[in-house]
Amino acid sequence: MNQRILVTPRSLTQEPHPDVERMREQGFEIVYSTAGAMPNEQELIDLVPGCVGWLAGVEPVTPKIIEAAAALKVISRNGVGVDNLPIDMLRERGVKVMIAEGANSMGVAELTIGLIFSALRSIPHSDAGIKAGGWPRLRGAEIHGRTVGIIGCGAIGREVARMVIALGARVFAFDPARPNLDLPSSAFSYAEVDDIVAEADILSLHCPLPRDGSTFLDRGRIFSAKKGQVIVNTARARLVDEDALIEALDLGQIGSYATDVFEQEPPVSLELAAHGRVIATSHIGGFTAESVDRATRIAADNLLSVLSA
Ligand SMILES: NC(=O)C1=CN([C@@H]2O[C@H](COP(=O)(O)OP(=O)(O)OC[C@H]3O[C@@H](n4cnc5c(N)ncnc54)[C@H](O)[C@@H]3O)[C@@H](O)[C@H]2O)C=CC1
Ligand SMILES: O=C(O)C(=O)COP(=O)(O)O
Repeated sequence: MNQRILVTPRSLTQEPHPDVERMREQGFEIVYSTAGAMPNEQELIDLVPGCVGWLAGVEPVTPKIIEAAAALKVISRNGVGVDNLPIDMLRERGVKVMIAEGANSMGVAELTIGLIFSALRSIPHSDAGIKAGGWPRLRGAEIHGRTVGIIGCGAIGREVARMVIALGARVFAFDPARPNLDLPSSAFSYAEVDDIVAEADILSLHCPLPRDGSTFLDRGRIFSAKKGQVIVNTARARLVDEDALIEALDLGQIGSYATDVFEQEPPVSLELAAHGRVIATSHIGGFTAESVDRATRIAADNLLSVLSA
């Protein structure tokens, strides 16, 4: 019997992808989860037994699922975040975890710029208003001359820094690794988180979830933010205290929140997404033709490197 590979990313179950077909041509049997949907725990418990490899998306992978995965040798993400995986349990069981480092960074960086403009110019509000028969005109703000705070200067954060500097913004960034980005010191400098939160007109999150389970933008930080700040989150929902955020949006302390990510996807409650100061997209940062192709090629190569060894 052919060795089985489970394929679950929403972007790959919708339509066949040449790099998944490549694995089939190399003799593996491909098992898909439900097309276009985020697979739930029971579906994965049913599908994973007998699979040696798993090309995984951002679906929550619980210990129960891994207990059912006795044959599993490798999980290969077609993206970068691994916060959905029980990393310690996988390490104990000798299951290798691989990522497609940087593969979707351009897609996410470009969406981030789109969300910044959407918030500064109220583009969704104007569009929805005209479609409803109105002619809403909210005075906007320009990114040129503004201060952008960037949290996390990895593959995505550094692209966003370059892009906003090209648009005439000044960047204050925080990253414990302080990578050298080779950007002009007149436009880019590292700073402490609390100073960035207090001074940024626009705050953009590009770091992983803290491993200790803490909330990066907690109530204290949200209420010490520069008044009217635009927060953009294309990283992970749990970086932000949602209850405190909604209060701060109601009060206008935070001017708008543009997010591509939700605690549960699709969200169970629409309280945040439906808020008048919130712009929401459906985790589409890395969902461009180019980013999906790059990420899937790397993810398939990673799987084959382990399974064909
Ligand atoms: N919306 C979407 O579709 C996507 C979202 N993502 C999210 O974006 C995040 C960043 O992705 P990449 O830039 O590719 O990852 P990366 O690993 O290249 O960069 C992450 C950077 O964050 C830094 N960092 C770690 N802890 C930090 C902290 N507490 N504060 C500030 N910086 C910290 C690291 O030193 C690193 O430079 C991922 O963790 C993932 O959650 C990634 C891809 C697609
Ligand atoms: O790469 C990541 O961490 C992502 O968030 C991308 O998610 P996706 O695989 O495009 O559903």
